Amino acid sequence: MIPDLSPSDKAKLAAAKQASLAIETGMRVGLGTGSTAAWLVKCLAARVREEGLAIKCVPTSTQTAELARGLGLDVITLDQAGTLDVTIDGADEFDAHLNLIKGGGAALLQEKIVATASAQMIVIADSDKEVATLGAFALPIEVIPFGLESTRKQVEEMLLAMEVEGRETSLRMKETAPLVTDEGNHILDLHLKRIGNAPQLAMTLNQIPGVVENGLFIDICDRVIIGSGDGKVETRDINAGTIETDQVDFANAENLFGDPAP
Ligand SMILES: O=C[C@H](O)[C@H](O)[C@H](O)COP(=O)(O)O
Repeated sequence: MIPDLSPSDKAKLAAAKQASLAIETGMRVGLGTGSTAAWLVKCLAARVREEGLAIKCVPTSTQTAELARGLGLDVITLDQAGTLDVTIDGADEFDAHLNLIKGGGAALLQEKIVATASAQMIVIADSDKEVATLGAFALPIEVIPFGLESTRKQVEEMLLAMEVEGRETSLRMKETAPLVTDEGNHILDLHLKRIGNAPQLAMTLNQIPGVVENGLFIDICDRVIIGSGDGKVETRDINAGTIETDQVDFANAENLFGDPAP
């Protein structure tokens, strides 16, 4: 029994637990950021404690690094790791091609660097994250502070020419000041509603000099594991073209309790 856990958290935990079973001793693992990825960190830490799983982990944010270290995971830098066997991360949206919007937690830059340094990327999510067309979730882009308003103007002009429905942009704030990412940059959220051509938008955004990276992950994710509150999980693998279902056992989930920090 796992008391006091919302259906949404149970769904995230189910996906995270299933993904954690893909990890074997000796692997170098990229750890995503966000509330779903936090469950993954807890599941891996439990396997390290209980089964002696020996892995090295590369976190994608200060937040995840602190959580992972606090739970006893062996944290190294990406440069120490070189390449990674797999990265497991959450997402804000995914479509049928497993293209993603990420960055709701402002960690998109490190997440994309870590994911693309990995042989495989697995996304863990609940079914609310699945969309027919990307764009209902505001697309985050990481921009450098220098010339912010000029960059924003260039982004808005560029959006006029693109296959998107909305063109509003907003600077993400933390309390009364612009949010500062782990890399010292800011986040512009693009309220596009519907992105017609996500690969083209991803490439075009990155041509604007003040844009460091955007939250569209195109052809990066290999597999998505979708969890449900009752423990059912569905795994879709884009390369193998397979869809598998399974049932996650929440037994011993008490060991994971604590604050599943976002
Ligand atoms: O920057 C944050 C990340 O891209 C997250 O992985 C994404 O926002 C999903 O987060 P959550 O699992 O909390 O919905």
